[in-house]
Amino acid sequence: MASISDYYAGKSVLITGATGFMGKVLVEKLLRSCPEVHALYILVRPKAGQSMQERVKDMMKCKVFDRVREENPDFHKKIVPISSELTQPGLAISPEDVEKLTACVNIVFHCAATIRFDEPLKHALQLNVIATQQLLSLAQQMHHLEAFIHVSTAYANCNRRHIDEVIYPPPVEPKKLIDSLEWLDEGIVRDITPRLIGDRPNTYTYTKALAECVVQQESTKLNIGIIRPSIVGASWQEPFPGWIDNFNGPSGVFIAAGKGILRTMRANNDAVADLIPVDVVINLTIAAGWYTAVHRPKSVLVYNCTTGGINPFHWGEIEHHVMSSFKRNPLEQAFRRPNANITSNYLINQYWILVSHKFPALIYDLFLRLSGQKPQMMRIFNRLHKAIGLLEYFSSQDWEWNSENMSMLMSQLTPEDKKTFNFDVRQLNWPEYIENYCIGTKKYVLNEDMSDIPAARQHLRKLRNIRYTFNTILLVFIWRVFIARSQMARNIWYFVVSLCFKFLSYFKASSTLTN
Ligand SMILES: CCCCCCCCCCCCCCCC(=O)SCCNC(=O)CCNC(=O)[C@H](O)C(C)(C)COP(=O)(O)OP(=O)(O)OC[C@H]1O[C@@H](n2cnc3c(N)ncnc32)[C@H](O)[C@@H]1OP(=O)(O)O
Ligand SMILES: NC(=O)C1=CN([C@@H]2O[C@H](COP(=O)(O)OP(=O)(O)OC[C@H]3O[C@@H](n4cnc5c(N)ncnc54)[C@H](OP(=O)(O)O)[C@@H]3O)[C@@H](O)[C@H]2O)C=CC1
Repeated sequence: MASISDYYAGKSVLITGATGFMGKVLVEKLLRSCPEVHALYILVRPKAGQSMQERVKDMMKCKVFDRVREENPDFHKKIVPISSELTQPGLAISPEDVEKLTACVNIVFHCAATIRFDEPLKHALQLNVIATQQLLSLAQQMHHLEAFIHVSTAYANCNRRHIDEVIYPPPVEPKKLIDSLEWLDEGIVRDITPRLIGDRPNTYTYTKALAECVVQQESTKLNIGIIRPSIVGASWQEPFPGWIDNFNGPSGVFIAAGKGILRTMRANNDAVADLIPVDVVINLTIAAGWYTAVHRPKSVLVYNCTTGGINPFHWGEIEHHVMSSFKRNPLEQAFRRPNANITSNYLINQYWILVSHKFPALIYDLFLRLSGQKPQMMRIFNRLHKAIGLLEYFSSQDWEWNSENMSMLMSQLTPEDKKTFNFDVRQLNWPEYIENYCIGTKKYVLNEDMSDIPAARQHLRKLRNIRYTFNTILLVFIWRVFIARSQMARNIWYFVVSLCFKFLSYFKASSTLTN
């Protein structure tokens, strides 16, 4: 049987969401590991005052393409940008481009979506569901289509505890919802959104579940595969360890903790942190494209692309490794020394928010005001609280995903393909991965220089000295104001101090005995 790269040789591939986090890794991997691929058609919209061409030119300068650029400086010649706005009728693709695509595309990878948790329902529906429907219609017109791969999320059915590799009945018939939301105004839709999404936490997971249903409705006419990644994190091995380019999911949390801003968050120490490296997801996606085209399974194959059932790691362990990694490789200009703790207790979390977030922010803003600058810390904390409030649902619970199709697919690969398109997460060494992830946020998200690490360490030492000085002043203040003035407070103070001494000498004595 043809190897994966042999299969892609001479093929034309259509990719949506190529400018996004996962899309870029997909484009890079196809160009590097399937060098004979004929062309990659990517649907791109103009954005933020930049034309489609300017955006693609910028995208190709991205660091993620450094390796393929080195191996083949002309790699960009295989990328064919097609102007498209997915929220528009007919995806706003020109008739000439439609003709071109229907004549030559062999495989479609649909990655585009809005992944914002606070997206208004109408927009999330437009992009995640209606655009998927339109892309499927376009795919049906393609004369040589061999596979359609839809990227969903492992959390599409997060209202269930155990999730199999099947498409579950949708919360509502997508067509009915699309028809009714069409004539309702934004305000009404906003009001009824919580009722509609029911036991799902946001419009993202809700619309991704509806999209799966739309995909299934077309499954008799097309060869379809669905990839369901869990929490996609920085790359594990390819194109190089630790590549990441955004604040989504845990990355923003890691950065906020590394900068010493985030000190507390609600998460369950013992719950599985189902992170999956982006290169693993992309390798599986490419392999699923090959398998769907070559084997033409009778029904849609769903791949739960997760780590929890195979190589579990927990939020408590993540916290430990993130903190120690940022102490070894500090971020520049940290607000405080990195020291974040997670807790599943609501009240304890609220207490630390008050003491470790709001109080220091208030003092810092006061300092900024007094020195004639604009206060900013409280604003930053409000945004941070909004972001972590949206993530807590996922860090406080456990899910169980069945990932048999992932194992089945692995067993179908040749030994060579198993290495080139590695998605065997049993080999993942978590501490090493988290270390590279944290360094990746520093290098690729914050664009900080690794040569500045000694200065960043020096800055942390300065912050530690400030803390010691502050604590000493606070202690002296408490002593002078509250304790030194009253005989009873002094007695209680001496009692507590002597108790501490007794405990200390007891522990010292017992540890000498056991040694
Ligand atoms: C040590 C501790 C260990 C424990 C650690 C537990 C981690 C527990 C993770 C669970 C993770 C589950 C993940 C589920 C699995 C998926 O499905 S993963 C994909 C899911 N999607 C996301 O993660 C997107 C979530 N983000 C959002 O919905 C929106 O960005 C938010 C959070 C509502 C913020 O919206 P907004 O206030 O309008 O801000 P937005 O325009 O997005 O961004 C404004 C600025 O803030 C930055 N920013 C955005 N998000 C963040 C952030 N989180 N932090 C900092 N800055 C950010 C942006 O880059 C942007 O910068 P500028 O361009 O202005 O310079
Ligand atoms: N990141 C994660 O942790 C996870 C992601 N997923 C899924 O993986 C897929 C990719 O996610 P990810 O790469 O992280 O997301 P990104 O937000 O990084 O990328 C989204 C892509 O969709 C494109 N897009 C959005 N709106 C439009 C539009 N109106 N018209 C044309 N293109 C549009 C974006 O283009 P533009 O650059 O123009 O905005 C971008 O290329 C999604 O389907 C997501 O649901 C699943 C599980 C976890």
